[in-house]
Amino acid sequence: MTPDFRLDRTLSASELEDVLRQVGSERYHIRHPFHRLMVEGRLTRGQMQAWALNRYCYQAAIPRKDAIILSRIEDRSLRLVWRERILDHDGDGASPGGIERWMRLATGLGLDAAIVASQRLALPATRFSVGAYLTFVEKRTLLEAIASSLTEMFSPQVIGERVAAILQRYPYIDEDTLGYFTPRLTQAPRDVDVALAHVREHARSIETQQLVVDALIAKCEILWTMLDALHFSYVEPGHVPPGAFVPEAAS
Ligand SMILES: O=C(O)c1cc(C(=O)O)c2c(n1)C(=O)C(=O)c1cc(C(=O)O)[nH]c1-2
Repeated sequence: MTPDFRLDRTLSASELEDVLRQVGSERYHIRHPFHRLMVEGRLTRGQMQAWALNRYCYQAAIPRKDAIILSRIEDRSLRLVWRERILDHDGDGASPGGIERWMRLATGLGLDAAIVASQRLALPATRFSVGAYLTFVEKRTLLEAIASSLTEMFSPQVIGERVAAILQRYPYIDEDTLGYFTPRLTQAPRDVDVALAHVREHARSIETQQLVVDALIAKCEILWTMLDALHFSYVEPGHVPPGAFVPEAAS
Protein backbone atom coordinates (compact mmCIF):
# COMPACT_ATOMS: atom_id res chain seq x y z
CA MET A 1 0.00 0.00 0.00
CA THR A 2 1.38 3.43 -0.95
CA PRO A 3 1.66 5.98 1.90
CA ASP A 4 -1.29 7.92 0.49
CA PHE A 5 -3.47 4.82 0.18
CA ARG A 6 -3.73 4.67 -3.64
CA LEU A 7 -5.29 1.34 -4.60
CA ASP A 8 -3.76 -0.52 -7.54
CA ARG A 9 -6.37 -3.23 -7.86
CA THR A 10 -9.89 -4.13 -6.80
CA LEU A 11 -9.92 -5.52 -3.27
CA SER A 12 -12.07 -8.16 -1.62
CA ALA A 13 -14.41 -6.82 1.08
CA SER A 14 -12.12 -7.99 3.85
CA GLU A 15 -9.05 -6.52 2.16
CA LEU A 16 -10.90 -3.23 1.88
CA GLU A 17 -11.72 -3.38 5.58
CA ASP A 18 -8.04 -4.03 6.31
CA VAL A 19 -7.07 -0.90 4.35
CA LEU A 20 -9.66 1.15 6.26
CA ARG A 21 -8.22 -0.09 9.55
CA GLN A 22 -4.76 0.83 8.31
CA VAL A 23 -5.97 4.37 7.55
CA GLY A 24 -7.20 4.58 11.13
CA SER A 25 -4.01 3.28 12.62
CA GLU A 26 -1.98 5.89 10.72
CA ARG A 27 -4.31 8.89 10.65
CA TYR A 28 -6.83 8.77 13.49
CA HIS A 29 -6.62 11.56 16.09
CA ILE A 30 -5.47 9.09 18.75
CA ARG A 31 -2.00 9.90 17.36
CA HIS A 32 -2.41 13.67 17.68
CA PRO A 33 -0.04 15.48 20.11
CA PHE A 34 -2.98 17.22 21.81
CA HIS A 35 -4.59 13.87 22.60
CA ARG A 36 -1.24 12.49 23.75
CA LEU A 37 -0.82 15.44 26.14
CA MET A 38 -4.32 14.84 27.46
CA VAL A 39 -3.74 11.19 28.26
CA GLU A 40 -0.37 11.95 29.80
CA GLY A 41 -2.14 14.26 32.25
CA ARG A 42 -0.28 17.29 30.92
CA LEU A 43 -3.15 19.61 30.00
CA THR A 44 -4.24 22.42 32.29
CA ARG A 45 -7.83 22.88 33.32
CA GLY A 46 -8.06 25.81 30.88
CA GLN A 47 -6.83 23.62 28.01
CA MET A 48 -9.34 20.92 28.96
CA GLN A 49 -12.06 23.57 28.94
CA ALA A 50 -10.98 24.74 25.47
CA TRP A 51 -11.19 21.14 24.24
CA ALA A 52 -14.68 20.58 25.69
CA LEU A 53 -15.99 23.92 24.43
CA ASN A 54 -14.76 23.27 20.90
CA ARG A 55 -15.78 19.60 20.79
CA TYR A 56 -19.30 20.69 21.70
CA CYS A 57 -19.60 22.17 18.19
CA TYR A 58 -18.78 18.78 16.69
CA GLN A 59 -21.23 16.97 18.95
CA ALA A 60 -23.99 19.46 18.17
CA ALA A 61 -23.48 18.96 14.42
CA ILE A 62 -23.50 15.14 14.47
CA PRO A 63 -27.32 14.68 14.45
CA ARG A 64 -27.61 17.33 11.69
CA LYS A 65 -25.01 15.39 9.73
CA ASP A 66 -26.97 12.18 10.27
CA ALA A 67 -30.20 13.90 9.24
CA ILE A 68 -28.57 14.86 5.93
CA ILE A 69 -27.49 11.25 5.42
CA LEU A 70 -30.92 9.99 6.43
CA SER A 71 -32.55 12.22 3.82
CA ARG A 72 -30.39 10.62 1.14
CA ILE A 73 -31.07 6.97 2.01
CA GLU A 74 -33.65 5.34 -0.22
CA ASP A 75 -33.62 1.95 1.51
CA ARG A 76 -36.22 2.01 4.30
CA SER A 77 -34.51 -0.62 6.44
CA LEU A 78 -31.25 1.33 6.39
CA ARG A 79 -33.15 4.53 7.25
CA LEU A 80 -34.69 2.77 10.23
CA VAL A 81 -31.33 1.93 11.74
CA TRP A 82 -29.63 5.19 10.74
CA ARG A 83 -32.23 7.27 12.57
CA GLU A 84 -31.10 5.70 15.87
CA ARG A 85 -28.02 7.87 15.57
CA ILE A 86 -30.12 11.02 15.70
CA LEU A 87 -31.85 9.82 18.87
CA ASP A 88 -28.48 8.94 20.38
CA HIS A 89 -27.39 12.56 20.10
CA ASP A 90 -30.61 14.53 20.39
CA GLY A 91 -32.25 12.27 22.99
CA ASP A 92 -35.93 11.43 22.70
CA GLY A 93 -37.35 14.15 24.92
CA ALA A 94 -37.32 11.84 27.97
CA SER A 95 -33.76 10.60 28.31
CA PRO A 96 -30.84 12.89 27.48
CA GLY A 97 -28.85 12.46 24.29
CA GLY A 98 -25.19 12.99 23.53
CA ILE A 99 -25.41 16.75 23.16
CA GLU A 100 -26.83 17.15 26.64
CA ARG A 101 -24.34 14.67 28.04
CA TRP A 102 -21.47 16.56 26.41
CA MET A 103 -22.79 19.74 27.98
CA ARG A 104 -22.53 18.02 31.37
CA LEU A 105 -18.86 17.46 30.66
CA ALA A 106 -18.39 21.11 29.68
CA THR A 107 -20.17 22.48 32.76
CA GLY A 108 -18.42 19.92 34.99
CA LEU A 109 -15.19 21.52 33.79
CA GLY A 110 -16.51 24.89 34.97
CA LEU A 111 -17.79 26.31 31.68
CA ASP A 112 -20.99 28.31 31.37
CA ALA A 113 -23.67 26.31 29.53
CA ALA A 114 -25.08 29.29 27.61
CA ILE A 115 -21.64 30.27 26.33
CA VAL A 116 -20.84 26.71 25.24
CA ALA A 117 -24.23 26.29 23.56
CA SER A 118 -23.87 29.59 21.69
CA GLN A 119 -20.65 28.24 20.08
CA ARG A 120 -19.53 31.89 19.85
CA LEU A 121 -16.17 31.29 21.52
CA ALA A 122 -15.22 28.24 19.45
CA LEU A 123 -12.12 28.43 17.29
CA PRO A 124 -12.71 29.41 13.65
CA ALA A 125 -10.97 26.17 12.57
CA THR A 126 -13.42 24.15 14.67
CA ARG A 127 -16.35 25.78 12.93
CA PHE A 128 -14.76 25.33 9.51
CA SER A 129 -14.00 21.65 10.19
CA VAL A 130 -17.52 20.92 11.37
CA GLY A 131 -18.88 22.77 8.33
CA ALA A 132 -16.62 20.67 6.11
CA TYR A 133 -18.12 17.49 7.56
CA LEU A 134 -21.69 18.68 6.90
CA THR A 135 -20.78 19.74 3.35
CA PHE A 136 -19.01 16.44 2.73
CA VAL A 137 -22.04 14.31 3.57
CA GLU A 138 -24.30 16.58 1.54
CA LYS A 139 -22.24 16.87 -1.63
CA ARG A 140 -20.47 13.51 -1.97
CA THR A 141 -22.10 10.22 -2.84
CA LEU A 142 -24.12 8.45 -0.17
CA LEU A 143 -21.46 5.74 -0.10
CA GLU A 144 -18.77 8.32 0.76
CA ALA A 145 -21.04 9.98 3.32
CA ILE A 146 -21.59 6.65 5.07
CA ALA A 147 -17.90 5.75 4.84
CA SER A 148 -16.93 9.04 6.47
CA SER A 149 -18.60 7.87 9.69
CA LEU A 150 -16.20 4.93 9.90
CA THR A 151 -13.78 6.81 12.15
CA GLU A 152 -16.13 5.36 14.76
CA MET A 153 -14.30 2.07 14.22
CA PHE A 154 -11.50 3.62 16.20
CA SER A 155 -13.41 5.76 18.71
CA PRO A 156 -13.80 3.11 21.47
CA GLN A 157 -10.01 2.91 21.66
CA VAL A 158 -9.52 6.68 21.89
CA ILE A 159 -12.39 6.99 24.37
CA GLY A 160 -11.10 4.12 26.54
CA GLU A 161 -7.65 5.64 26.67
CA ARG A 162 -9.00 9.14 27.36
CA VAL A 163 -11.43 8.17 30.12
CA ALA A 164 -8.96 5.98 32.01
CA ALA A 165 -6.26 8.64 31.83
CA ILE A 166 -8.55 11.51 32.84
CA LEU A 167 -9.86 9.64 35.89
CA GLN A 168 -6.33 8.83 36.92
CA ARG A 169 -4.62 12.13 36.16
CA TYR A 170 -7.18 14.93 36.48
CA PRO A 171 -8.47 14.82 40.08
CA TYR A 172 -11.05 17.55 39.50
CA ILE A 173 -12.88 15.44 36.87
CA ASP A 174 -15.04 12.56 38.09
CA GLU A 175 -16.81 9.64 36.46
CA ASP A 176 -20.13 11.45 36.42
CA THR A 177 -18.67 14.34 34.41
CA LEU A 178 -17.35 11.80 31.88
CA GLY A 179 -20.75 10.12 31.55
CA TYR A 180 -20.87 11.16 27.89
CA PHE A 181 -18.49 8.43 26.92
CA THR A 182 -20.02 5.31 28.48
CA PRO A 183 -22.93 4.85 26.02
CA ARG A 184 -20.62 5.63 23.11
CA LEU A 185 -18.74 2.41 23.82
CA THR A 186 -21.80 0.39 22.79
CA GLN A 187 -23.34 2.86 20.31
CA ALA A 188 -20.21 3.23 18.19
CA PRO A 189 -19.71 -0.52 17.47
CA ARG A 190 -23.41 -0.81 16.58
CA ASP A 191 -23.08 2.17 14.19
CA VAL A 192 -19.93 0.70 12.70
CA ASP A 193 -21.59 -2.67 12.03
CA VAL A 194 -24.20 -0.94 9.89
CA ALA A 195 -21.87 1.44 8.07
CA LEU A 196 -19.20 -1.18 7.44
CA ALA A 197 -21.71 -3.72 6.11
CA HIS A 198 -23.02 -1.06 3.71
CA VAL A 199 -19.54 -0.15 2.52
CA ARG A 200 -18.45 -3.78 2.10
CA GLU A 201 -21.60 -4.46 0.08
CA HIS A 202 -21.54 -1.35 -2.12
CA ALA A 203 -17.86 -0.64 -2.75
CA ARG A 204 -16.98 -3.40 -5.17
CA SER A 205 -14.96 -1.62 -7.87
CA ILE A 206 -11.54 -0.07 -7.48
CA GLU A 207 -13.10 3.35 -8.09
CA THR A 208 -15.74 3.09 -5.36
CA GLN A 209 -13.25 1.46 -2.99
CA GLN A 210 -10.88 4.40 -3.51
CA LEU A 211 -13.74 6.81 -2.79
CA VAL A 212 -14.45 4.99 0.47
CA VAL A 213 -10.81 5.03 1.55
CA ASP A 214 -10.52 8.71 0.67
CA ALA A 215 -13.72 9.51 2.58
CA LEU A 216 -12.26 7.96 5.72
CA ILE A 217 -9.01 9.86 5.19
CA ALA A 218 -10.96 13.11 4.77
CA LYS A 219 -12.82 12.46 8.03
CA CYS A 220 -9.56 11.72 9.86
CA GLU A 221 -8.30 15.06 8.53
CA ILE A 222 -11.38 16.84 9.89
CA LEU A 223 -10.79 15.38 13.38
CA TRP A 224 -7.05 16.06 13.14
CA THR A 225 -7.56 19.68 12.09
CA MET A 226 -9.71 20.35 15.13
CA LEU A 227 -6.93 19.15 17.44
CA ASP A 228 -4.31 21.05 15.41
CA ALA A 229 -6.27 24.23 16.03
CA LEU A 230 -6.57 23.50 19.76
CA HIS A 231 -2.86 22.78 19.97
CA PHE A 232 -1.83 25.94 18.09
CA SER A 233 -4.17 28.13 20.11
CA TYR A 234 -3.83 26.71 23.61
CA VAL A 235 -0.54 24.78 23.77
CA GLU A 236 2.07 25.98 21.30
CA PRO A 237 2.67 28.73 20.30
CA GLY A 238 -0.53 29.62 22.14
CA HIS A 239 -2.05 32.16 19.78
CA VAL A 240 -5.75 32.36 20.53
CA PRO A 241 -7.59 33.83 17.52
CA PRO A 242 -9.42 37.10 18.22
CA GLY A 243 -12.84 36.43 19.70
CA ALA A 244 -12.13 32.85 20.76
CA PHE A 245 -12.27 31.36 24.27
CA VAL A 246 -9.50 32.53 26.60
CA PRO A 247 -9.01 30.39 29.72
CA GLU A 248 -8.82 32.26 32.98
CA ALA A 249 -5.29 32.85 34.21
CA ALA A 250 -4.01 30.01 36.40
CA SER A 251 -6.69 27.60 35.23
O1 LIG B 1 -14.32 10.84 21.30
C1 LIG B 1 -13.91 10.78 20.16
O2 LIG B 1 -12.72 10.88 19.87
C2 LIG B 1 -14.92 10.58 19.11
C3 LIG B 1 -14.58 10.38 17.79
C4 LIG B 1 -15.59 10.24 16.84
C5 LIG B 1 -15.15 9.99 15.49
O3 LIG B 1 -14.17 9.25 15.34
O4 LIG B 1 -15.69 10.53 14.53
C6 LIG B 1 -16.93 10.33 17.25
C7 LIG B 1 -17.17 10.49 18.62
N1 LIG B 1 -16.19 10.61 19.52
C8 LIG B 1 -18.49 10.56 19.14
O5 LIG B 1 -18.67 10.68 20.35
C9 LIG B 1 -19.57 10.48 18.26
O6 LIG B 1 -20.71 10.52 18.70
C10 LIG B 1 -19.34 10.35 16.88
C11 LIG B 1 -20.20 10.31 15.81
C12 LIG B 1 -19.40 10.25 14.71
C13 LIG B 1 -19.79 10.23 13.31
O7 LIG B 1 -18.94 10.56 12.49
O8 LIG B 1 -20.95 9.92 13.01
N2 LIG B 1 -18.11 10.23 15.07
C14 LIG B 1 -18.05 10.28 16.40
